[in-house]
Amino acid sequence: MPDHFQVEHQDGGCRARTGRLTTPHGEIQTPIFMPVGTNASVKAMRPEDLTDAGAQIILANTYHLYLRPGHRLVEELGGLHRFMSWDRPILTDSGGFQVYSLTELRKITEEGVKFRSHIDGSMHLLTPELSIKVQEALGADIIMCFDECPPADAGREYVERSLAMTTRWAQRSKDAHTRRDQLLFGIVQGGRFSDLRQRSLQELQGIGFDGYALGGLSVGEEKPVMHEVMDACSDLLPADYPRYIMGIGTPEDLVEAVWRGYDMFDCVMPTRNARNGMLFTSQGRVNIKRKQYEQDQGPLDPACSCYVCRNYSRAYLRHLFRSGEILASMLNTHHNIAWYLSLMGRIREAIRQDQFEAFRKEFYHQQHTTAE
Ligand SMILES: CNc1nc2c(CCNC[C@]34C[C@H]5C[C@H](C[C@H](C5)C3)C4)c3nc(N)[nH]c(=O)c3cc2[nH]1
Repeated sequence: MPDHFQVEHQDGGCRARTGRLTTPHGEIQTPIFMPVGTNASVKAMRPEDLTDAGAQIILANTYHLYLRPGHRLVEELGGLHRFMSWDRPILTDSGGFQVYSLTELRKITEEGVKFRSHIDGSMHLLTPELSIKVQEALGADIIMCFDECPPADAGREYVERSLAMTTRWAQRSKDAHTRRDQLLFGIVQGGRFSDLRQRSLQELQGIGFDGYALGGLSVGEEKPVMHEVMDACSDLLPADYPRYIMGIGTPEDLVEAVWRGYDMFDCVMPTRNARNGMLFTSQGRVNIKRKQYEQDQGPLDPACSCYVCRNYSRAYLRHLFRSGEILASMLNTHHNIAWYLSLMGRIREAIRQDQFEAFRKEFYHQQHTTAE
Protein backbone atom coordinates (compact mmCIF):
# COMPACT_ATOMS: atom_id res chain seq x y z
CA MET A 1 0.00 0.00 0.00
CA PRO A 2 1.60 3.37 -0.99
CA ASP A 3 1.78 5.86 1.88
CA HIS A 4 -0.08 8.63 -0.04
CA PHE A 5 -3.24 6.59 -0.74
CA GLN A 6 -5.36 4.27 1.42
CA VAL A 7 -8.50 2.44 0.36
CA GLU A 8 -10.80 3.09 3.32
CA HIS A 9 -13.91 1.07 2.49
CA GLN A 10 -14.57 -1.49 -0.23
CA ASP A 11 -18.31 -1.77 -1.02
CA GLY A 12 -19.36 -5.34 -0.22
CA GLY A 13 -21.43 -5.72 -3.37
CA CYS A 14 -19.38 -4.14 -6.19
CA ARG A 15 -16.00 -2.67 -7.14
CA ALA A 16 -16.79 0.81 -5.74
CA ARG A 17 -14.50 1.93 -2.90
CA THR A 18 -13.77 5.02 -0.84
CA GLY A 19 -10.21 6.18 -0.24
CA ARG A 20 -7.99 8.90 1.18
CA LEU A 21 -5.35 10.58 -0.97
CA THR A 22 -2.72 12.64 0.85
CA THR A 23 -1.07 15.55 -0.99
CA PRO A 24 1.18 18.48 0.09
CA HIS A 25 -1.89 20.78 0.30
CA GLY A 26 -4.14 18.38 2.16
CA GLU A 27 -6.10 15.16 2.09
CA ILE A 28 -8.74 14.25 -0.51
CA GLN A 29 -11.64 11.87 0.11
CA THR A 30 -12.28 9.70 -2.96
CA PRO A 31 -14.28 9.09 -5.14
CA ILE A 32 -13.81 12.74 -6.02
CA PHE A 33 -14.89 15.11 -8.80
CA MET A 34 -12.33 17.83 -9.65
CA PRO A 35 -13.72 21.17 -10.96
CA VAL A 36 -11.60 22.38 -13.87
CA GLY A 37 -9.92 25.76 -14.03
CA THR A 38 -8.31 26.33 -17.41
CA ASN A 39 -6.60 29.72 -16.91
CA ALA A 40 -5.97 29.39 -13.17
CA SER A 41 -9.62 30.05 -12.45
CA VAL A 42 -12.75 27.91 -12.32
CA LYS A 43 -14.82 30.19 -14.56
CA ALA A 44 -17.31 32.37 -12.64
CA MET A 45 -16.35 30.94 -9.24
CA ARG A 46 -14.26 32.47 -6.44
CA PRO A 47 -12.15 30.10 -4.32
CA GLU A 48 -14.41 30.59 -1.29
CA ASP A 49 -17.44 29.66 -3.42
CA LEU A 50 -15.58 26.51 -4.47
CA THR A 51 -14.85 25.49 -0.88
CA ASP A 52 -18.42 26.45 0.09
CA ALA A 53 -19.63 24.12 -2.69
CA GLY A 54 -17.43 21.33 -1.28
CA ALA A 55 -14.49 21.34 -3.72
CA GLN A 56 -11.48 19.50 -2.31
CA ILE A 57 -9.17 19.80 -5.37
CA ILE A 58 -9.25 21.70 -8.66
CA LEU A 59 -7.61 21.20 -12.02
CA ALA A 60 -5.33 23.66 -13.81
CA ASN A 61 -3.54 23.25 -17.07
CA THR A 62 0.02 23.27 -18.33
CA TYR A 63 -0.77 24.27 -21.93
CA HIS A 64 -2.73 27.43 -21.10
CA LEU A 65 -0.54 28.63 -18.22
CA TYR A 66 2.68 27.98 -20.14
CA LEU A 67 1.40 30.22 -22.94
CA ARG A 68 -0.14 32.82 -20.61
CA PRO A 69 1.04 34.21 -18.19
CA GLY A 70 4.04 31.81 -18.42
CA HIS A 71 5.12 29.29 -15.77
CA ARG A 72 8.20 31.29 -14.78
CA LEU A 73 6.06 34.32 -13.88
CA VAL A 74 3.68 32.17 -11.79
CA GLU A 75 6.72 30.63 -10.06
CA GLU A 76 8.21 34.08 -9.33
CA LEU A 77 4.86 35.16 -7.87
CA GLY A 78 4.91 32.26 -5.43
CA GLY A 79 3.32 29.46 -7.44
CA LEU A 80 -0.24 28.69 -8.52
CA HIS A 81 -1.74 28.31 -5.03
CA ARG A 82 -0.63 31.80 -4.00
CA PHE A 83 -1.35 33.25 -7.47
CA MET A 84 -5.00 32.19 -7.35
CA SER A 85 -5.46 32.18 -3.55
CA TRP A 86 -6.38 28.49 -3.51
CA ASP A 87 -4.83 26.69 -0.54
CA ARG A 88 -6.15 23.20 -1.27
CA PRO A 89 -4.75 20.58 -3.70
CA ILE A 90 -4.31 21.31 -7.40
CA LEU A 91 -3.86 18.75 -10.19
CA THR A 92 -2.36 19.89 -13.49
CA ASP A 93 -2.79 18.07 -16.77
CA SER A 94 0.42 17.75 -18.82
CA GLY A 95 -0.71 19.79 -21.85
CA GLY A 96 -0.49 17.22 -24.65
CA PHE A 97 -4.22 16.71 -24.87
CA GLN A 98 -4.88 20.43 -25.06
CA VAL A 99 -2.35 20.92 -27.87
CA TYR A 100 -4.15 18.13 -29.74
CA SER A 101 -7.61 19.58 -29.08
CA LEU A 102 -6.90 23.31 -29.27
CA THR A 103 -4.39 23.95 -32.04
CA GLU A 104 -4.59 23.45 -35.81
CA LEU A 105 -0.93 23.54 -36.64
CA ARG A 106 0.81 20.86 -34.60
CA LYS A 107 3.36 18.18 -35.35
CA ILE A 108 4.00 15.18 -33.12
CA THR A 109 7.60 13.90 -33.14
CA GLU A 110 9.59 11.63 -30.82
CA GLU A 111 10.96 14.73 -29.13
CA GLY A 112 7.54 16.23 -28.35
CA VAL A 113 4.71 18.25 -29.89
CA LYS A 114 5.44 21.31 -32.07
CA PHE A 115 2.49 23.70 -32.16
CA ARG A 116 1.43 27.23 -32.93
CA SER A 117 -0.02 29.13 -29.97
CA HIS A 118 -3.77 29.72 -30.30
CA ILE A 119 -3.17 33.04 -28.52
CA ASP A 120 -0.49 34.85 -30.55
CA GLY A 121 0.54 32.41 -33.28
CA SER A 122 4.06 31.90 -31.90
CA MET A 123 5.66 28.46 -32.43
CA HIS A 124 6.45 26.18 -29.47
CA LEU A 125 7.76 22.69 -28.74
CA LEU A 126 6.24 20.96 -25.70
CA THR A 127 8.29 17.96 -24.55
CA PRO A 128 7.91 15.61 -21.56
CA GLU A 129 10.80 17.44 -19.87
CA LEU A 130 9.27 20.90 -20.42
CA SER A 131 5.80 19.71 -19.35
CA ILE A 132 7.17 18.40 -16.04
CA LYS A 133 9.24 21.56 -15.55
CA VAL A 134 6.11 23.72 -16.09
CA GLN A 135 4.02 21.60 -13.69
CA GLU A 136 6.78 21.79 -11.06
CA ALA A 137 7.07 25.57 -11.51
CA LEU A 138 3.29 25.91 -11.06
CA GLY A 139 3.61 23.92 -7.85
CA ALA A 140 0.70 21.50 -8.41
CA ASP A 141 0.20 18.71 -5.87
CA ILE A 142 -0.52 16.05 -8.52
CA ILE A 143 1.12 16.25 -11.94
CA MET A 144 0.58 14.15 -15.07
CA CYS A 145 2.98 12.48 -17.45
CA PHE A 146 3.24 13.99 -20.93
CA ASP A 147 1.27 11.65 -23.18
CA GLU A 148 -0.35 11.42 -26.60
CA CYS A 149 -4.10 10.96 -26.70
CA PRO A 150 -4.79 9.22 -30.05
CA PRO A 151 -7.97 10.21 -31.98
CA ALA A 152 -11.00 8.01 -31.13
CA ASP A 153 -11.08 6.60 -34.69
CA ALA A 154 -7.35 5.80 -34.87
CA GLY A 155 -6.57 2.29 -36.20
CA ARG A 156 -4.78 -0.38 -34.19
CA GLU A 157 -1.43 0.23 -35.84
CA TYR A 158 -1.48 3.96 -35.04
CA VAL A 159 -2.62 3.31 -31.45
CA GLU A 160 0.11 0.71 -30.97
CA ARG A 161 2.85 3.09 -32.16
CA SER A 162 1.35 5.95 -30.16
CA LEU A 163 1.23 4.04 -26.88
CA ALA A 164 4.85 2.96 -27.32
CA MET A 165 5.80 6.62 -27.59
CA THR A 166 3.58 7.52 -24.65
CA THR A 167 5.50 4.93 -22.59
CA ARG A 168 8.85 6.42 -23.69
CA TRP A 169 7.46 9.87 -22.82
CA ALA A 170 6.31 8.54 -19.43
CA GLN A 171 9.86 7.37 -18.67
CA ARG A 172 11.21 10.80 -19.72
CA SER A 173 8.52 12.49 -17.57
CA LYS A 174 9.57 10.47 -14.55
CA ASP A 175 13.29 11.09 -15.18
CA ALA A 176 12.56 14.84 -15.38
CA HIS A 177 10.51 14.83 -12.16
CA THR A 178 12.70 16.20 -9.36
CA ARG A 179 10.17 17.60 -6.85
CA ARG A 180 9.46 14.42 -4.93
CA ASP A 181 6.79 16.10 -2.78
CA GLN A 182 4.53 16.22 -5.87
CA LEU A 183 2.66 13.07 -6.89
CA LEU A 184 3.29 11.96 -10.50
CA PHE A 185 0.55 9.95 -12.24
CA GLY A 186 1.04 7.81 -15.36
CA ILE A 187 -1.57 7.86 -18.15
CA VAL A 188 -2.70 4.56 -19.70
CA GLN A 189 -3.40 4.67 -23.44
CA GLY A 190 -4.22 1.96 -25.97
CA GLY A 191 -7.50 3.16 -27.49
CA ARG A 192 -10.36 0.64 -27.56
CA PHE A 193 -7.95 -2.34 -27.73
CA SER A 194 -7.91 -4.15 -24.36
CA ASP A 195 -4.64 -5.96 -25.08
CA LEU A 196 -2.94 -2.64 -25.89
CA ARG A 197 -4.41 -1.09 -22.74
CA GLN A 198 -2.92 -4.00 -20.77
CA ARG A 199 0.47 -3.51 -22.43
CA SER A 200 0.42 0.24 -21.71
CA LEU A 201 -0.43 -0.37 -18.07
CA GLN A 202 2.23 -3.06 -17.61
CA GLU A 203 4.87 -0.76 -19.12
CA LEU A 204 3.79 2.14 -16.87
CA GLN A 205 3.79 -0.06 -13.76
CA GLY A 206 7.31 -1.14 -14.71
CA ILE A 207 8.33 2.53 -14.52
CA GLY A 208 6.30 3.11 -11.33
CA PHE A 209 3.93 6.02 -10.60
CA ASP A 210 1.93 7.39 -7.65
CA GLY A 211 -1.36 6.85 -9.46
CA TYR A 212 -2.69 5.70 -12.82
CA ALA A 213 -5.02 7.61 -15.13
CA LEU A 214 -7.06 6.25 -18.02
CA GLY A 215 -6.46 8.54 -20.98
CA GLY A 216 -7.85 8.35 -24.50
CA LEU A 217 -11.47 8.14 -23.37
CA SER A 218 -14.39 10.55 -23.66
CA VAL A 219 -13.02 11.65 -27.03
CA GLY A 220 -16.14 10.82 -29.03
CA GLU A 221 -16.11 7.02 -28.75
CA GLU A 222 -19.44 5.19 -28.31
CA LYS A 223 -20.54 4.71 -24.68
CA PRO A 224 -20.32 0.87 -24.83
CA VAL A 225 -16.70 1.21 -26.04
CA MET A 226 -15.91 3.53 -23.14
CA HIS A 227 -17.53 1.13 -20.61
CA GLU A 228 -15.68 -1.83 -22.18
CA VAL A 229 -12.31 -0.12 -21.74
CA MET A 230 -13.22 0.96 -18.21
CA ASP A 231 -14.21 -2.63 -17.38
CA ALA A 232 -11.08 -4.18 -18.90
CA CYS A 233 -8.73 -1.75 -17.17
CA SER A 234 -10.52 -1.86 -13.82
CA ASP A 235 -9.22 -5.38 -13.15
CA LEU A 236 -5.73 -4.51 -14.43
CA LEU A 237 -5.08 -1.22 -12.59
CA PRO A 238 -3.31 -1.80 -9.23
CA ALA A 239 -6.12 -1.78 -6.65
CA ASP A 240 -4.12 0.04 -3.97
CA TYR A 241 -3.29 3.06 -6.16
CA PRO A 242 -5.59 5.97 -7.10
CA ARG A 243 -7.42 5.49 -10.41
CA TYR A 244 -8.26 8.64 -12.40
CA ILE A 245 -10.36 8.67 -15.59
CA MET A 246 -9.58 11.87 -17.52
CA GLY A 247 -12.40 13.94 -18.97
CA ILE A 248 -15.28 12.00 -17.38
CA GLY A 249 -18.11 13.02 -17.39
CA THR A 250 -21.85 13.26 -17.09
CA PRO A 251 -23.42 12.38 -13.70
CA GLU A 252 -24.37 8.97 -15.15
CA ASP A 253 -20.76 8.44 -16.38
CA LEU A 254 -19.48 9.22 -12.89
CA VAL A 255 -21.81 6.68 -11.25
CA GLU A 256 -20.86 4.03 -13.85
CA ALA A 257 -17.13 4.71 -13.37
CA VAL A 258 -17.35 4.59 -9.55
CA TRP A 259 -19.26 1.30 -9.89
CA ARG A 260 -16.29 -0.05 -11.88
CA GLY A 261 -13.82 0.96 -9.16
CA TYR A 262 -12.51 4.38 -10.26
CA ASP A 263 -11.63 7.15 -7.84
CA MET A 264 -10.97 10.52 -9.55
CA PHE A 265 -12.73 12.46 -12.33
CA ASP A 266 -12.60 15.80 -14.10
CA CYS A 267 -14.91 17.31 -16.69
CA VAL A 268 -15.80 20.74 -18.08
CA MET A 269 -19.48 19.73 -18.20
CA PRO A 270 -20.80 21.28 -14.95
CA THR A 271 -19.07 24.62 -15.58
CA ARG A 272 -19.55 24.79 -19.37
CA ASN A 273 -23.20 23.61 -19.26
CA ALA A 274 -23.92 26.13 -16.49
CA ARG A 275 -22.90 29.02 -18.74
CA ASN A 276 -25.27 27.64 -21.38
CA GLY A 277 -28.18 27.38 -18.95
CA MET A 278 -28.09 23.56 -18.72
CA LEU A 279 -28.45 22.75 -15.02
CA PHE A 280 -28.20 19.41 -13.20
CA THR A 281 -30.84 18.49 -10.60
CA SER A 282 -32.00 15.44 -8.66
CA GLN A 283 -34.87 15.15 -11.15
CA GLY A 284 -32.67 15.32 -14.24
CA ARG A 285 -31.49 18.25 -16.35
CA VAL A 286 -33.22 21.64 -16.32
CA ASN A 287 -32.81 23.93 -19.33
CA ILE A 288 -33.38 27.16 -17.43
CA LYS A 289 -34.13 29.32 -20.48
CA ARG A 290 -37.36 27.42 -21.22
CA LYS A 291 -40.61 29.38 -20.99
CA GLN A 292 -42.10 26.86 -18.56
CA TYR A 293 -39.96 28.36 -15.77
CA GLU A 294 -41.11 31.96 -16.39
CA GLN A 295 -43.36 32.02 -13.31
CA ASP A 296 -41.80 29.15 -11.38
CA GLN A 297 -41.14 30.46 -7.85
CA GLY A 298 -39.67 27.17 -6.67
CA PRO A 299 -35.95 26.50 -6.16
CA LEU A 300 -33.91 25.10 -9.03
CA ASP A 301 -33.66 21.77 -7.18
CA PRO A 302 -35.81 21.22 -4.05
CA ALA A 303 -33.40 18.46 -2.97
CA CYS A 304 -30.31 20.70 -3.22
CA SER A 305 -29.08 22.69 -0.22
CA CYS A 306 -26.66 24.95 -2.12
CA TYR A 307 -26.64 28.78 -1.80
CA VAL A 308 -28.44 29.16 -5.13
CA CYS A 309 -31.25 26.72 -4.35
CA ARG A 310 -31.71 28.34 -0.93
CA ASN A 311 -31.99 31.92 -2.22
CA TYR A 312 -33.33 32.10 -5.78
CA SER A 313 -36.31 30.94 -7.85
CA ARG A 314 -36.21 29.28 -11.25
CA ALA A 315 -38.04 32.35 -12.56
CA TYR A 316 -35.22 34.61 -11.44
CA LEU A 317 -32.46 32.31 -12.81
CA ARG A 318 -34.34 32.20 -16.14
CA HIS A 319 -34.60 36.01 -16.18
CA LEU A 320 -30.87 36.44 -15.45
CA PHE A 321 -29.93 34.00 -18.20
CA ARG A 322 -32.17 35.60 -20.82
CA SER A 323 -30.89 39.05 -19.85
CA GLY A 324 -27.31 37.88 -20.32
CA GLU A 325 -26.47 38.92 -16.76
CA ILE A 326 -22.99 37.94 -15.44
CA LEU A 327 -24.77 36.78 -12.28
CA ALA A 328 -26.43 34.04 -14.37
CA SER A 329 -23.06 32.40 -15.02
CA MET A 330 -22.05 32.81 -11.40
CA LEU A 331 -25.22 31.29 -9.89
CA ASN A 332 -25.63 28.55 -12.52
CA THR A 333 -21.99 27.51 -12.14
CA HIS A 334 -22.18 27.57 -8.35
CA HIS A 335 -25.18 25.25 -8.38
CA ASN A 336 -23.81 22.80 -10.97
CA ILE A 337 -20.49 22.48 -9.13
CA ALA A 338 -22.26 22.14 -5.76
CA TRP A 339 -24.62 19.53 -7.26
CA TYR A 340 -21.74 17.48 -8.76
CA LEU A 341 -19.84 17.62 -5.48
CA SER A 342 -22.91 16.70 -3.44
CA LEU A 343 -23.45 13.74 -5.79
CA MET A 344 -19.89 12.57 -5.02
CA GLY A 345 -20.62 13.00 -1.29
CA ARG A 346 -23.77 10.86 -1.58
CA ILE A 347 -21.77 8.28 -3.57
CA ARG A 348 -19.07 8.09 -0.86
CA GLU A 349 -21.77 7.65 1.81
CA ALA A 350 -23.54 4.90 -0.16
CA ILE A 351 -20.24 3.02 -0.53
CA ARG A 352 -19.53 3.30 3.21
CA GLN A 353 -22.98 1.74 3.83
CA ASP A 354 -22.32 -1.04 1.25
CA GLN A 355 -25.32 0.39 -0.62
CA PHE A 356 -23.72 1.60 -3.84
CA GLU A 357 -25.41 -1.04 -6.02
CA ALA A 358 -28.83 0.19 -4.80
CA PHE A 359 -27.72 3.83 -5.15
CA ARG A 360 -26.73 3.20 -8.78
CA LYS A 361 -30.14 1.72 -9.66
CA GLU A 362 -32.09 4.46 -7.88
CA PHE A 363 -29.93 7.21 -9.40
CA TYR A 364 -30.51 6.04 -12.97
CA HIS A 365 -34.24 5.77 -12.33
CA GLN A 366 -34.45 9.28 -10.78
CA GLN A 367 -32.49 10.96 -13.56
CA HIS A 368 -34.56 9.39 -16.32
CA THR A 369 -38.17 9.22 -15.17
CA THR A 370 -39.18 12.80 -14.37
CA ALA A 371 -40.31 14.83 -17.36
CA GLU A 372 -38.35 18.07 -17.55
C1 LIG B 1 -13.15 15.51 -22.25
N1 LIG B 1 -12.51 14.26 -22.55
C2 LIG B 1 -11.21 14.05 -22.31
N2 LIG B 1 -10.41 14.92 -21.64
C3 LIG B 1 -9.19 14.34 -21.65
C4 LIG B 1 -7.98 14.82 -21.13
C5 LIG B 1 -7.96 16.17 -20.45
C6 LIG B 1 -8.50 16.03 -19.05
N3 LIG B 1 -8.98 17.33 -18.57
C7 LIG B 1 -7.93 18.32 -18.32
C8 LIG B 1 -8.33 19.72 -18.77
C9 LIG B 1 -8.52 19.82 -20.29
C10 LIG B 1 -8.86 21.26 -20.70
C11 LIG B 1 -10.15 21.70 -20.02
C12 LIG B 1 -9.98 21.57 -18.52
C13 LIG B 1 -8.87 22.50 -18.03
C14 LIG B 1 -7.59 22.09 -18.72
C15 LIG B 1 -7.74 22.20 -20.23
C16 LIG B 1 -7.22 20.67 -18.34
C17 LIG B 1 -9.65 20.14 -18.13
C18 LIG B 1 -6.81 14.03 -21.33
N4 LIG B 1 -5.60 14.49 -20.85
C19 LIG B 1 -4.48 13.77 -21.09
N5 LIG B 1 -3.30 14.21 -20.65
N6 LIG B 1 -4.51 12.58 -21.78
C20 LIG B 1 -5.67 12.05 -22.24
O1 LIG B 1 -5.65 10.97 -22.87
C21 LIG B 1 -6.90 12.79 -22.02
C22 LIG B 1 -8.12 12.31 -22.50
C23 LIG B 1 -9.27 13.10 -22.31
N7 LIG B 1 -10.56 12.94 -22.70
